Amino acid sequence: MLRVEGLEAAYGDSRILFGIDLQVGKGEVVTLLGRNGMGKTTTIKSIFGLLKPRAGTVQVNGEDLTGAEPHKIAHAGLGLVPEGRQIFPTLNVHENLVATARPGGKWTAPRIYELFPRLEERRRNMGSQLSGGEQQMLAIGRALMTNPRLIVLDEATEGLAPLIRADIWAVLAKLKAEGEAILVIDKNVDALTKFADRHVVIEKGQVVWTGTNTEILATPEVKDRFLHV
Ligand SMILES: Nc1ncnc2c1ncn2[C@@H]1O[C@H](COP(=O)(O)OP(=O)(O)OP(=O)(O)O)[C@@H](O)[C@H]1O
Repeated sequence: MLRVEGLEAAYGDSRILFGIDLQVGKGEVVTLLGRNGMGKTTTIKSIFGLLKPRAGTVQVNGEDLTGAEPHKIAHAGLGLVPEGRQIFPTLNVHENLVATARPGGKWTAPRIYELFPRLEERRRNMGSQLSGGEQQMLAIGRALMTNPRLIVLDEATEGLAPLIRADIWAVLAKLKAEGEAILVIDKNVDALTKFADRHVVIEKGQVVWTGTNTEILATPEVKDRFLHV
């Protein structure tokens, strides 16, 4: 589904990624973990064509899309829930959902409302009138409406209250049960080990640990060494 190999990226002279390898298979939930500033968002930007990689390859379903324009990446089936949500403030909930929708798959507005009943209650509210949690639900709904092969979430629960975070993780677990492939960037590793299949830990732009969920649970030093602040 997604295969990233040897990805290198920089902002001007400042090199950030030094050869990231990462794969997500069909129906798999993979996490990208690491402390602040280690290059998680830069990895996502490089995958989505928002930052041109300096080296390495990004393949989606066997097609080489390294450095391709963001719309081509979306068309190939990658759906992004960006950091900061970036929903349209002057469109209402329903308009936000359909604005970038790509019909033809299983995700339709009624199915999104089934997943997030709160959004249905708020369907005529403007994006700017939503709480942080509602905006996050809308950002996930909007990405699903493109009927992606793989959904990528960058810090989806950042800044949310614990109960809302738990709601978002419950939805991710539900999506996994439905067979969706998910790449999730989040700092709450304990919550992710409840439903993830594999984990990739990065430090200073390099993969320093990778393993299955069973392996990370059996190796508490991974958390102590690479994830605790
Ligand atoms: N636009 C930019 N220009 C220059 N440097 C940047 C830019 N964006 C990020 N950086 C730097 O790149 C490094 C990696 O940042 P990145 O956002 O990828 O980290 P992250 O692992 O996602 O962290 P966080 O959890 O804080 O979002 C940091 O040192 C950051 O300061």
